[in-house]
Amino acid sequence: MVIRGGQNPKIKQLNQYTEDVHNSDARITSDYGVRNSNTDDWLKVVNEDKTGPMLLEDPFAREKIHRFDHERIPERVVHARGTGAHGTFKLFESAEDVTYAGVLTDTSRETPVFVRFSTVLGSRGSADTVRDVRGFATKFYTKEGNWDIVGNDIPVFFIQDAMKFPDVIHAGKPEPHNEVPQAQTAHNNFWDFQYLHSEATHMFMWAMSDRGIPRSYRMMQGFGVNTFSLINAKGERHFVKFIWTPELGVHSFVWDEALKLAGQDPDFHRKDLHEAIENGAFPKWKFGLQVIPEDKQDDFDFDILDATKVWPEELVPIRYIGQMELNRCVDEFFPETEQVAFCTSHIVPGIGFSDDPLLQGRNFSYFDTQLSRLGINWQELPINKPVCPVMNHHRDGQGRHKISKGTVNYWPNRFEAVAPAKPEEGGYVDYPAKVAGIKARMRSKKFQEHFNQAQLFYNSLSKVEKMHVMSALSFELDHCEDPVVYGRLTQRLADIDLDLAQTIAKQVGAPVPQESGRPNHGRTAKGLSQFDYMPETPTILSRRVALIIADGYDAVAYNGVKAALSAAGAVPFTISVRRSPIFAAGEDQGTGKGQKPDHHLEGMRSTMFDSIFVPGGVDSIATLRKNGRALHWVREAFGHLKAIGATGEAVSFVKDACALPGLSFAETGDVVDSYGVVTSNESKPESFKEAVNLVKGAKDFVTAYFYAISMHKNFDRELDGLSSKLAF
Ligand code: HEM
Repeated sequence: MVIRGGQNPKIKQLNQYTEDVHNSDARITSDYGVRNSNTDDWLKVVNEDKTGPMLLEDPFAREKIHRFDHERIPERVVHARGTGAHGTFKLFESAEDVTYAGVLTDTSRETPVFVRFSTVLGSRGSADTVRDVRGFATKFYTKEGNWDIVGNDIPVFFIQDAMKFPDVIHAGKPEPHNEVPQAQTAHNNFWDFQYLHSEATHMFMWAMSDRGIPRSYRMMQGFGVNTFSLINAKGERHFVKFIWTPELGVHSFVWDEALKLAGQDPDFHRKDLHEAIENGAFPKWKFGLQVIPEDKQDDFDFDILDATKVWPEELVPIRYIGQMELNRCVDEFFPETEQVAFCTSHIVPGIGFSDDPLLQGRNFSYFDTQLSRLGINWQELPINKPVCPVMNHHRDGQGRHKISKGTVNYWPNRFEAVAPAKPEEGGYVDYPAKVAGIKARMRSKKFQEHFNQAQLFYNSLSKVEKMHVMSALSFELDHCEDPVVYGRLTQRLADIDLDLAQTIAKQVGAPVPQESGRPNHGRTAKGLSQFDYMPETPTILSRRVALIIADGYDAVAYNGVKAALSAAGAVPFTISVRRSPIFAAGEDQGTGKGQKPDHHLEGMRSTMFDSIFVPGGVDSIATLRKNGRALHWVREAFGHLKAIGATGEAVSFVKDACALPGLSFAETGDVVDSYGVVTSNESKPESFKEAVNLVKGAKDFVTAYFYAISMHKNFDRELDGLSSKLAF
């Protein structure tokens, strides 16, 4: 197992609480430390012939049952389903012009972090791959205290005012009368809410885009969403948004893949994060700031405190200043991932809040909810404990760990014990912001414009992304039975784009809008389409590739591609008709060792892999041709737009499996890449050299095939209508 970060101060601190159950000659004891000789039989009145009553006096039995009875704590009221990992954050550029926060200015530091990714609506046991917003919450254990960025993978939010949060969540969660559906937005109440709150329009367009179904937590952006502020040493204030951008690019599933995975492998994202870290493919994100000086805060046609708006990059460029790497899995899920608790109100000197009305409510809500989930001393739990000293006059409460020695627990005291920190000692200084106004329950003017950026987002998507938004809306509204709900919502879509509204209305059987609520302004912005975030260098790092073989497979092609995949950092899996050894062409089944597959074709599905490769071999292909599941693997991978590689006899197998006009296949030794189906008839050791740089149009099979994998999906199949012709 790869474990990095031995010098990481947070890991060192956690190690004090960690016991290794495997490397220990310890014996079972009760929780009060007495060695226990029998954990299986309750003390009872019994003899060889007759069983009498159990005795309540048995402290071991009672303790075991009590502990079990109280194992569960309330799941998070939102974002209940998630997974987490440890890592480090490092700056490559100081942001001292805008802040004096050590974590954002000291380029020599490595700050420990813990990140928890999540879905929003589903309960703790729900599936990972559902369509939903993803949480991206980061706890920085800085030298000046914990700083939490509690963000999402979508840069805007459904509502502007925190008081609306219970409503939006109630509407999205399972409906109250029957607790259905689980972890889905595809139901009447969700879409009823969306229509009745026009401020939600921008965000629901993001949620219906590919951002709602990420391929991996490692392949999505993170956004602090709310507007915070930064204060520099000169005492100047800037408003700021925080952004994470993944090194591997931003990639998503196609919907059919996500739907199937929710049943086939509901833990897909959890396992994906774990697998990458264990394999040493540590996920990385660049950390960026968008800053607006205080005196420019009114210069925009949107309010910079409105969380339903992005700050378009053309107006406020992103400045990337640091990098985060996740490099260590948790040792135990409950005390780390389940008990980690984030608060937007956790900021450090040099960072401040803003008057963003969503943020201010969040600052109240998170601390409050931790009280019911974990109790008042939740910040003493190892995962939440800061790595810097914590000292104050707070006392007592359930689960208190710390013992404060001394005779006073208040300030001021006659000993001047534990005094407030002066600014020069690092004491937090509030920015003296001017505040004036009248008390009222209302929203200022700019908060009332709700459609400009929904249009901006939709216009900025590529053609294929727009197609996906249309399919997503068609799916979701098809699940709404109430004509009022889907009728109104299609009407709302006309406020974004008439063509979009008309297409959806026809599809879902709603009255077709004849006029747009307001004409589409036609503007676009960069950084909204996820195609703007392909990795800087094409890579197949951490991609899961299935190599499908049967007895008589071509060992040259199989071994060559497998070795090249591993060399490029991908994760090859051998899949066959059975999990006992498979023999290559020419290998003696009596004396040969064979190749033990990782899985058989029925145990896994193509959905769990990024690509499939089928090597040739007369007998192997003859077997696969007769196997409907093998054919389904190929067709499904094609339908899900994944790169497919085939050599030798496998070329015609793939050709027949897809049986689509418009696809071309290798007939000679040439390498043919047709819609990401990469084929070659040649199988000599030199045909399978490792790929060095992944470039388009490469002449050798491995480079051409790996380049196709690195593109993540072949969207031309969809644009040219090939994938929709195939049953899979
Ligand atoms: C900008 C909008 C918001 C974002 C980006 C956001 C993000 C998140 C994330 C990532 C989590 C999961 C934290 C974890 O992994 O443990 C979370 C949990 C939660 N959020 Fe939000 N949220 C937003 C708005 C709100 C609002 C407006 C409220 C309430 C007024 C709220 C209340 C909560 C609560 C109560 C939890 C559960 C926390 C826990 O039990 O640990 N959120 N949110």
